[in-house]
Amino acid sequence: MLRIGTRGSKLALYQANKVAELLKNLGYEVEIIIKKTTGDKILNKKLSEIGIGVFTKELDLALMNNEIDIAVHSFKDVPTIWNENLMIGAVLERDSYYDLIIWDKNKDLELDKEITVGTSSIRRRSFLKAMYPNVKFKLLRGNVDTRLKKLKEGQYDAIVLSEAGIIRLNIDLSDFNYRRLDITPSPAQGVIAVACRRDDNKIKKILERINHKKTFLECLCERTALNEFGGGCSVPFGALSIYDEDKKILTLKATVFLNGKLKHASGKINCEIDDLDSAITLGKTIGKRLKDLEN
Ligand SMILES: NCc1[nH]cc(CCC(=O)O)c1CC(=O)O
Repeated sequence: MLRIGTRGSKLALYQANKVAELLKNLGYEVEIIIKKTTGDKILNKKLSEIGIGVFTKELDLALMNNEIDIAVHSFKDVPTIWNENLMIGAVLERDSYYDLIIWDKNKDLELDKEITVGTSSIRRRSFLKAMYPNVKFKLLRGNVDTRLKKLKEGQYDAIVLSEAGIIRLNIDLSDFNYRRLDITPSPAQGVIAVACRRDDNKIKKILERINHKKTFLECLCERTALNEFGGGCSVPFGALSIYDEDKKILTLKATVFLNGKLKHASGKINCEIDDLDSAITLGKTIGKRLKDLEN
């Protein structure tokens, strides 16, 4: 029996069930175990204010105490500097990496005006502010349903959510207007990650069988860039890496908000799909280039 740990939100349960299905298809028996995390308990603060690993901490402990064998996370919620006893054993193929801006069906989106946008993400706030200086921001936390309800009630003129979350929850947006935002996503946005104990060779072998190599390479590159730049979820940092399997080229674009402006750096490297060293090299190069701009 494989014990799968997850948070209890609808999105988290969908993600855990998706991993469970893949494992069941390989012939394993699975059990889902729900844990509440700090990020689920504190809803009146920005994530950047609560701390690092707020969505993983309780599941990390459960893994280390051998209460569960694997933990399923949204990869973008896993800190780059995380826990030396744990590792990401597999990622699933990336869904959409886009952020959506969603607003009232009967209104126009006037981003050049002083409208109020609901988002608590420092990246979304900074990147939008750089493009639309008049926009005001208001705290928005809670699960996806709650956020849409608050928009409907008129607490915000618009809100920002990840398209992956909307797709996974099968949410019908026909009551709203929405479009994709042209901002660099969070590192590993749209990716489901499966964590395990670093010394658990049996589970590691199993997870290798469900790992999506292209997504793993891209996420490693994006997360290395963030780690090199420093700061985690409290810095306005975005990164998007794409591996072209035909041409065998890995590209990376990273963006930071610095002194009121957006700064971009990008690069590419020729490599095989399992060449993790090359992904790290590219991530470090681009992360460092952005960091040097600060000084
Ligand atoms: N921090 C919250 C969070 N973590 C992962 C997702 C959605 C799935 C994903 O984008 O990977 C969300 C919701 C959102 O950003 O709208």
